[in-house]
Amino acid sequence: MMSLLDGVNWPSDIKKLKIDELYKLSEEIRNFLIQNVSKTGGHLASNLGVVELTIALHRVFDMPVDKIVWDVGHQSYVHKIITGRKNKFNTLRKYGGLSGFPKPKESPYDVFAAGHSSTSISAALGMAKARDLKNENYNVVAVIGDGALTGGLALEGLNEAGISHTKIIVVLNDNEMSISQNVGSIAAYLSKIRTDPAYLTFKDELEMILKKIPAVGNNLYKGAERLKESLKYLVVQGMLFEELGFTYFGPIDGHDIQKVSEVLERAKHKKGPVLVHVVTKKGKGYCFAEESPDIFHGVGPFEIETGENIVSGKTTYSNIFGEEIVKAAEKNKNIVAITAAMPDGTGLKDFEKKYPSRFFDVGIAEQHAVTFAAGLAANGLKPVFAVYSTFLQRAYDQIIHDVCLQDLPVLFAIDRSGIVGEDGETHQGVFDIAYLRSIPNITILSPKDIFEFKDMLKWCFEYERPAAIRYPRGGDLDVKFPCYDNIIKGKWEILKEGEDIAILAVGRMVQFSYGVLNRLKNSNNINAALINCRFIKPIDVVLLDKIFEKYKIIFTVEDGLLAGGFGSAVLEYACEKNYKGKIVRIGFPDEFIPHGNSSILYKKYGLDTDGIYEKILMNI
Ligand SMILES: Cc1ncc(C[n+]2csc(CCOP(=O)(O)OP(=O)(O)O)c2C)c(N)n1
Ligand SMILES: CC(=O)[C@@H](O)[C@H](O)COP(=O)(O)O
Ligand SMILES: [Mg+2]
Repeated sequence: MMSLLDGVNWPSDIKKLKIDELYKLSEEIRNFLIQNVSKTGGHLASNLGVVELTIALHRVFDMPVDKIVWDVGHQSYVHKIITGRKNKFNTLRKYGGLSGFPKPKESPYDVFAAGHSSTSISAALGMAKARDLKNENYNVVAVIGDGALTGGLALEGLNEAGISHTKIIVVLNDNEMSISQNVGSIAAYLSKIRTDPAYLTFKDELEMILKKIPAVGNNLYKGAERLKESLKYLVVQGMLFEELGFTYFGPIDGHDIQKVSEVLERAKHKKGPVLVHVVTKKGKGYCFAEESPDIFHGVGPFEIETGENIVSGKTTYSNIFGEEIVKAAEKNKNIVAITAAMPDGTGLKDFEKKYPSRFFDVGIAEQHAVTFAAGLAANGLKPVFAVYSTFLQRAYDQIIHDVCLQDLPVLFAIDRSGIVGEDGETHQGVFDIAYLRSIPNITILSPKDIFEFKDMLKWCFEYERPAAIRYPRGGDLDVKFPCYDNIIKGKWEILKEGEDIAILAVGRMVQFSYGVLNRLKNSNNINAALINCRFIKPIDVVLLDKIFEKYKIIFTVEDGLLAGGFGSAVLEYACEKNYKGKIVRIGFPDEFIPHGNSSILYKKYGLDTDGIYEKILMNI
C-alpha cells in the first residue's frame, strides 16, 4: 500500500495534505528516520523532535523563496526529506552522499551552511537586511535550539535583531536539552516561562474571558491581542524577548501542527522581529531516544528493537582522558575541568560525578570557557578545558589574549583532532596545529598511541604554563611500538634509526607511518628512520640538526592542513639552518575535507599507510 510519504517529495506536496494526513505523515517520517539512521548513524533524537515543527514551517512558508536557516543544522533531516532528498537518505553522512548538515551546494533549499552552533540568528538577520536593501520581499526564519541559544554568538544576534526593526522570525525550539541537559540561566528562564503556572493560568483565563464576551467575543479577542501581549509582559516579570525588542509568541506545543501553523502564520504577518517559542520532546516517538536523548543525539548504527549500538565500543582517547583526569584530580586538588556542552563526548562524565564542584559545563560557550579557565588559573587552579578541535576555533582570541599572553597554566585537552569522519567539513579537526603553533608561550603535544597519551597527560597536568594536547576521535590502530621514552619537553622519540630517509610523524600518523617501514625495507631496500614528533611545539631542534646532517630526504606526516602545519615548522627551521636536502610534507591540502568514513578519507588524501608509502616512493 502506498504511504503518504511515498507521495511527498517537495514542500508543495505538504501543502496539499489535510491536517489529519499531516499527523499521519509525521509518524511515517519518524519511522523513515529511525529505519534509515539505524543503518547510517546520525543525529536521530533532535530530528525526531522537530518532525511536526518542520512540516508546519514548510506548510506556512514558501521555501526556497522564503528562507529557513537551521542552527547547527543537525536537526535538518526532516527538511531534507521534504525538499527532494528522501531517496538519497541511504547515503546520509557517507562519502559522496548526503551531508548530515544543511549545505547550499547540496540543495537550493539549504540557504546557509552550518555544523557549529549559534550562527542562525546573525545569518538570518544578515539575509533579512540584504533583502530589505535590495527591496525584495520574502520571509527569513532562523530555527535555533535552546542549547544553541546559550552560545554567545546567538545572544549577539538577538541583541542586534531586537533593535533592528527588521522583519525576521526566530523559532526557538525548546526541548530542555543540549546534547546533555541544557544548562545556565537562560535555560532556567525558559523553564520558568514553560512552567510558571501563574503565567499560564493568567494567559488561558484571559483568552477564555475575552472569547466569552457575547457577540463581539471573537473580534474583541483578536483586537485585544496586543493588550494580551502587553499584559503577558506585565505578568511574566521581565519577559526577556519582549524587552529585547521581539514580539514573543509562546510557549506552544511544537508537536501540534495546527497550532504551530497558526502561530507561524501570525508571525508571518507581523512587522519587525518575532520570536516563536515552541516546546518539543527530543527523541519523540522512539522509546529509547525519548528515554536517553543524550545517547541518541548522535548515534552510530543501532538495532531498532533494542536500541543497542551495532559497533562495539573500543577504548577511545576520550575514555582514557576521562579516566586519567579523575585519577590526577584525586592527587591534585587544584585540577578543575571545563566543558562547553560536551561532557559525554569529551569523557568528563565520571569527573562530573566524582567532583561536581570542580566540574563546569558552561553551555555552548567556547569563548567564555577559555576566558573562564584563564580566570580560574589566574587564581591558582589548574583548569583543563576538554574541547573538540573544531569548536576550539571559536575561542582563538581568548587563547591568545586571555591565556597565552598571561602565560597561564590552562590545559587544552583537544579531542577529535584530525579526521572525525561522518560529520564532515564543519567538524574535521584539521586546523588546530596551524592555528595554535603561532601563539607564543604555548606547548603543543600529540601522542602516538593511548599508552603515550597517559604519560603525556600526567606531564600536562603537572605543567605550569599553557599547553594543548591534541588527540584523535576513536582509538588506536593495532600497532605495537618498540619503545616509550620519558616525556621531556621539546624532545622527540626515535622509534627507528635509518640510513636513507627520515620520516617525521605526528600523533596518529606515527601509527600509519610505522606500517611503511618494513614495506620500504622489504620491497624497495630503503632503510627509513621514524621519529615520533610528540612535541609539535617546541620542535626538537637538537634532533633536527642531526637529522639535517644525516638525511638528504625528509618526510613530514601530519593529520592536519599543510598550510602552517607541523611540516611548515620543520621547513621554517630547515630554511634557518640552510638545509640543502629535500623536505616533502604529507598532510591535508588547502581545501575543506568532506564527510565520510575516516578510512575512506585517509585513503583519499594519501594519509593511510598505502598513501604514505606511495608518496615516499614518488619522491625518492
Ligand atoms: C560551537 C559548537 N559547539 C558545540 C557543538 C556541539 N553540539 C552540536 S548540537 C549541540 C546541542 C544543541 O542543542 P540544541 O540547540 O538545543 O539542539 P537539540 O539537539 O536539542 O535539538 C551541541 C553542543 C557545536 N555543534 N557547535
Ligand atoms: C552536531 C554536533 O556538533 C555534535 O553532535 C557532533 O556531531 C558530535 O560528534 P561526536 O559524535 O564525534 O561526538
Ligand atoms: Mg535543545
